[in-house]
Amino acid sequence: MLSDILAQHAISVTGLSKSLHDCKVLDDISFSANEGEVIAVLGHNGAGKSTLVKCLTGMLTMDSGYIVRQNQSMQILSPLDARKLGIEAVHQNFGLIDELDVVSNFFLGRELHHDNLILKMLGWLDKRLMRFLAGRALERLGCEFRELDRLVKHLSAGERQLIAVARAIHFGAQVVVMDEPSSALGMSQMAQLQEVIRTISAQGVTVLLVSHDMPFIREVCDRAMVLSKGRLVANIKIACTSEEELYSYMMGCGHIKEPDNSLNALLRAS
Ligand SMILES: Nc1ncnc2c1ncn2[C@@H]1O[C@H](COP(=O)(O)OP(=O)(O)OP(=O)(O)O)[C@@H](O)[C@H]1O
Repeated sequence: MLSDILAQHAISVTGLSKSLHDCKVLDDISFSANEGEVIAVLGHNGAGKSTLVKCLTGMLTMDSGYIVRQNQSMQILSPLDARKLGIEAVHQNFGLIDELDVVSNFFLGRELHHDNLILKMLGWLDKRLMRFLAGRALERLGCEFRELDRLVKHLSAGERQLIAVARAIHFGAQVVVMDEPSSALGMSQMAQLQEVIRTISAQGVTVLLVSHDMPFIREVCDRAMVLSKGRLVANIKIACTSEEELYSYMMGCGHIKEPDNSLNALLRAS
């Protein structure tokens, strides 16, 4: 049954299309991802990668298609919908506020108030608990982060990214969508990011990773999905392909590879 197959995956996307100003930017995109799978989303400039990310994370409303997660089939109409489904984005700017410290950024918009009724009514935050939880979440990514009181404007790009990822995981993300995560990082920070991605993947979190960085992709990703002119032209295991082949898909050449044959066949038949 189609519904059974879709429900086996951490996330399935079927028939996602999106037009912007009468231009079809995403055309009937269908794919699925397993728990803990790390998937690269590749494509030349204008292929539709950012639009896909925005549709999956509720920043744009898809015109048609639906998402299946946790046996729920729905359209994502807002970032809140995405969040409820356990889908969180880590954007290039990491969604942090420079003038706030690490803990405040970690709980931005989701601050914890004191249990004590009077303190709660006075609007007091439980800063000790927030600090403990933020520190623990960062530790669980394998990062000892001693400077939780520092303003994030004083932190490196790598440290800022860690905060964004730890925050997403702490608040229940099971699918993390990362937009060009390696673009602003030096070599050592890149190695740390690879470790973090491996750590969350081992915890069962699915990672969708938009990137142009082929060595990085080959290092951390299990699979690559290639978009060309808004269509998904390849969906292939990294171990079964080469950089040349991936580039040829990006150029719009080559055959479509479909590891999810059963899913795609059923989708076509349904
Ligand atoms: N607001 C918009 N209105 C009209 N067209 C848009 C809009 N945003 C993007 N597009 C078009 O949609 C297509 C896909 O854009 P998108 O940003 O998703 O591609 P991309 O693969 O992320 O490219 P890049 O790697 O350059 O970020 C492009 O042709 C772009 O010009």
